[in-house]
Amino acid sequence: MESLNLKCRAKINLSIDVLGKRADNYHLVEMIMQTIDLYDNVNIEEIDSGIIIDSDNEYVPTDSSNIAYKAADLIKRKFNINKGVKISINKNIPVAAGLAGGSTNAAAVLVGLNKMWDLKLTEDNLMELGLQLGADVPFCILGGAAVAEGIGEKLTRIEGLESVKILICKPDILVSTKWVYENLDINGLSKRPNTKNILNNLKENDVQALAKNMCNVLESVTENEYTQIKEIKKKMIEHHALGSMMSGSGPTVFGIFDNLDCAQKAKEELKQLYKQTYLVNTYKGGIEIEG
Ligand SMILES: C[C@@](CO)(OP(=O)(O)O)[C@H](O)COP(=O)(O)OP(=O)(O)OC[C@H]1O[C@@H](n2ccc(N)nc2=O)[C@H](O)[C@@H]1O
Ligand SMILES: Nc1ncnc2c1ncn2[C@@H]1O[C@H](COP(=O)(O)OP(=O)(O)O)[C@@H](O)[C@H]1O
Repeated sequence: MESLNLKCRAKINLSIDVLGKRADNYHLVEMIMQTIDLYDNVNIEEIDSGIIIDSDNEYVPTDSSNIAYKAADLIKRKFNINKGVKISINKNIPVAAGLAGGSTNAAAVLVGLNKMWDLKLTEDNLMELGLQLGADVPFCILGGAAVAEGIGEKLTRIEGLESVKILICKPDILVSTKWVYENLDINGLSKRPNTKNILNNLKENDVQALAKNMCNVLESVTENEYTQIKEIKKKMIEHHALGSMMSGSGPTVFGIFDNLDCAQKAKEELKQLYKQTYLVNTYKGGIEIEG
């Protein structure tokens, strides 16, 4: 096999709680993750040697700091593979956005190379390897919806939102995940999610209650630094979003809508201010290998 095309999707967090800190400074979390139908196309082509990264987005590094490069390097070293790969990333997912864009590219490379080089790795094997690259990579391999514990790697699959309309809006600022976690005051949190309640809302398919109960403890850190977050949330609510919140460490804000007209009007207005605005659905699967 010489070439593979994969679709890898973004995620949003329906809740994020931070419970503590590990000795290595990674934070212990309790999160609800949901895949959305906003995807990058990743093409993997076998070449004689080395790893080449190519992307159509100026913010995506093309050297060994690209997490897709690291994924290929990990596989090549672990399985002593002499062949090389050229990885082309066609980016639709906003970069440094809180949408796991890099993590999902890395997940695609692991899944793709497992198939291309017939490595016979199970989903669990792939998720273990993924964790060596980043805390969000295992979820990107699993896809759909899950509760994430530990540093994000202990995953329990759940029934997520079924084809619910999500408006995504990414203001033109770059936010570092590391900076957000470093600036979080774990003992001074004013509001925390009730994860059990939100999971019940999902079980009962009560999207309205879920949208009201959503809470992300990282929001305050990013919101205090950048006024755009509050402004976007306000606009989404004015346009009758059931709820609106920042995803991950931000700065992307998403809104949950039950009315397509309202969602489209909100999109039109926000798109005039923020180019990276997308109306998508929630998605049930993980990495998709195209035929
Ligand atoms: C906040 C979340 C929520 O899903 O997503 P994003 O905003 O990145 O999308 C994740 O916890 C981010 O996961 P991910 O982006 O994969 O993190 P990594 O690359 O492993 O780590 C980036 C930095 O974030 C910090 N970090 C990450 C995860 C975690 N549980 N605790 C941490 O303190 C670490 O300081 C690390 O240096
Ligand atoms: N394949 C990739 N796609 C996007 N960003 C990447 C990639 N590889 C490395 N990066 C770097 O990772 C940083 C975080 O990007 P990203 O994964 O999109 O953020 P987030 O995890 O917040 O969604 C970016 O600033 C970028 O420099």
